[in-house]
Amino acid sequence: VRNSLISGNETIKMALTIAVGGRVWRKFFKTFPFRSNSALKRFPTCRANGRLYSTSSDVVLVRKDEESGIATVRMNNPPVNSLNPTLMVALRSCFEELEKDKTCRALILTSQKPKVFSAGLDILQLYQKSPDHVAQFWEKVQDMWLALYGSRLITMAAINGHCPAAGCLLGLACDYRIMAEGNFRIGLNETQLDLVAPFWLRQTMIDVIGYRQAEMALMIGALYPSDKALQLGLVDKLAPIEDVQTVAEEEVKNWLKIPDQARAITKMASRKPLLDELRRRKQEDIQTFRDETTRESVQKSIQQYLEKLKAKK
Ligand SMILES: CCCCCCCC/C=C\C/C=C/C(=O)SCCNC(=O)CCNC(=O)[C@H](O)C(C)(C)COP(=O)(O)OP(=O)(O)OC[C@H]1O[C@@H](n2cnc3c(N)ncnc32)[C@H](O)[C@@H]1OP(=O)(O)O
Repeated sequence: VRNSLISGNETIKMALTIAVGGRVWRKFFKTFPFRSNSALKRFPTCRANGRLYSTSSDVVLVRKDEESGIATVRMNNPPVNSLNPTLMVALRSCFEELEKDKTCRALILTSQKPKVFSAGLDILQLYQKSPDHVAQFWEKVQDMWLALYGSRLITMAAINGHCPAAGCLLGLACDYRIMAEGNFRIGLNETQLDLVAPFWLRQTMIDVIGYRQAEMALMIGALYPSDKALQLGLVDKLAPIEDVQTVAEEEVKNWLKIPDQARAITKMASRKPLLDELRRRKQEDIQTFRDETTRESVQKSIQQYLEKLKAKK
């Protein structure tokens, strides 16, 4: 499924979409439904209205520049932006609100706390929890990813620090990645926790850095320093940590010169097969995650990993 390009029918739909002029975006969204409106109602909203705006829980801070249409989304879940349910729901809600905002053209995803972009999934949420808890947790990961990976917006990750595992998942879901120079690491280190990255995450890694490098990186759970990540194509540009945001804004401004419609349709043409595949296999993916994560041997590995993290101090 993944390797096939968009189908004939979809190509015709897209061509028609382009041809109908004024109604083009309505048709476009019909062809590529990015989100479910009913789902929107269930989550805290975060309106991006030109001033610093925070969600009800303050774990996501959004500032949108009305003139340029660029929104900066800052993860603010100290100490390490671990992705717990609150942060993931707020991120998803934020991505969906920006998606709906017709004046928004781009989003920059970054961390409020320099030196750590995100430490990935909150490991405590995977340890000694009920199968139902783990299943609900994983659905939040999927929904957050679907909203970001399937976004019509220009999405740019301003990776201002460490970016392991699901931090890297967020980065990979964006269109472009700028990372801080220096001793910061990025990668999908799941195997080190005895976890297996799901098919959709593996596929995005393959799409970004190519099959051989992705296969190797995933098997050994590699975390790369930023210069090596640049060399592999895992990130697109490096900048001194204090300049990551500015460089991201400059890069977005270049991208804004491309007409939104053609750029977004092109993006969806390449991403739709994977988005559709996850939507189709969502329940199966949740069950696999639940069953694997709650397995005794995996629980033991997670416990050891947590002990290692604590012992670091
Ligand atoms: C067959 C199919 C099976 C399907 C299974 C699917 C599996 C899922 C696959 C993929 C999805 C992604 C998974 C993940 O994301 S798992 C999380 C992986 N994350 C990591 O390995 C990173 C761990 N953290 C670090 O390495 C460091 O914290 C750091 C480099 C990010 C930052 O270092 P530093 O600034 O020195 O901070 P500390 O290490 O001191 O941490 C501060 C504090 O925070 C706690 N902590 C760190 N990371 C996490 C985390 N991910 N979750 C929860 N808590 C975390 C740390 O323990 C410290 O706590 P304290 O001692 O109480 O202060």
